[in-house]
Amino acid sequence: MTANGRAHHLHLDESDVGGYALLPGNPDHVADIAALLDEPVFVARNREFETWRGSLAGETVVVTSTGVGGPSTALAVEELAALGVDTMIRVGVSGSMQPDTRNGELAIVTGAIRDEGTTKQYLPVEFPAVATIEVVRALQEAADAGGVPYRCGLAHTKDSYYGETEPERMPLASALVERLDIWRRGGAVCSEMETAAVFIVGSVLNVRTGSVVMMWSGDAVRDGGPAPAVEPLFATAVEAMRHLVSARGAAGVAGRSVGVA
Ligand SMILES: O=P(O)(O)O[C@H]1O[C@H](CO)[C@@H](O)[C@H]1O
Ligand SMILES: O=c1cc[nH]c(=O)[nH]1
Repeated sequence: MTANGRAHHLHLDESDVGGYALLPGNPDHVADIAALLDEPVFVARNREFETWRGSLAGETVVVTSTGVGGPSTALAVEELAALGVDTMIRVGVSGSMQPDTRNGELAIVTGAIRDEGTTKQYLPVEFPAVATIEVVRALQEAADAGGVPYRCGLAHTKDSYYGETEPERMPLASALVERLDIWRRGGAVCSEMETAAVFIVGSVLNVRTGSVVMMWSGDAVRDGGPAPAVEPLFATAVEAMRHLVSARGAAGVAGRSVGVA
């Protein structure tokens, strides 16, 4: 935190947030996700971190972009948790790892392969990066209710986008191709760049976490095919958060008050 109580990178203070955050990687996705909340307002932007705030069922929900990869994602999770957010869902786009994936199918991520560097500075690699079960359930319920196709499973989280999408081009080609094949044969469903950091930093800071990503089929990424529409992804994440807000309210757990201007 800075001396004036604002988070160093996110440029937010406690009055800006509540208990819930949706975390796209892409700053260009923030306003579109926030538009699905009640009374969305722009709050702050610094570096790759843009934040909007709104509400769901009367509780404050923020949408904050994490930027690409583990380092910026870890500090977004750290600073939001320090301000009081205890439930976070990553909302992103990924490649698919399995050949039968339909372009635009969602992956509801249950755990992440930690093929990146950031989380190793938190916990040894034997420690699993896993989602919180009630967040997974809320995402499943939201996708079922919206009729959005999805599968549940493991994400491969990496540091190099081109190391995954064009491994043959790298001096390390044979090792990269072999490792991607190992993750695929082990059943990983998607490959992206932030989920492991959300899950591991969330574990350390006692934050409930989940992750939902829209999968491009592998060919679409390599051939420059069209990106799948992101609206079903955004709607699923927002509806899942609404379930989580409502479930906590029904359980009588004190929520944070709405601070929408
Ligand atoms: O759509 P976002 O959330 O940015 O996610 C994916 O897109 C970026 C790579 O193009 C990486 O951040 C990857 O994880
Ligand atoms: O293949 C892909 C597509 C989107 N994002 C990734 O990280 N990988």
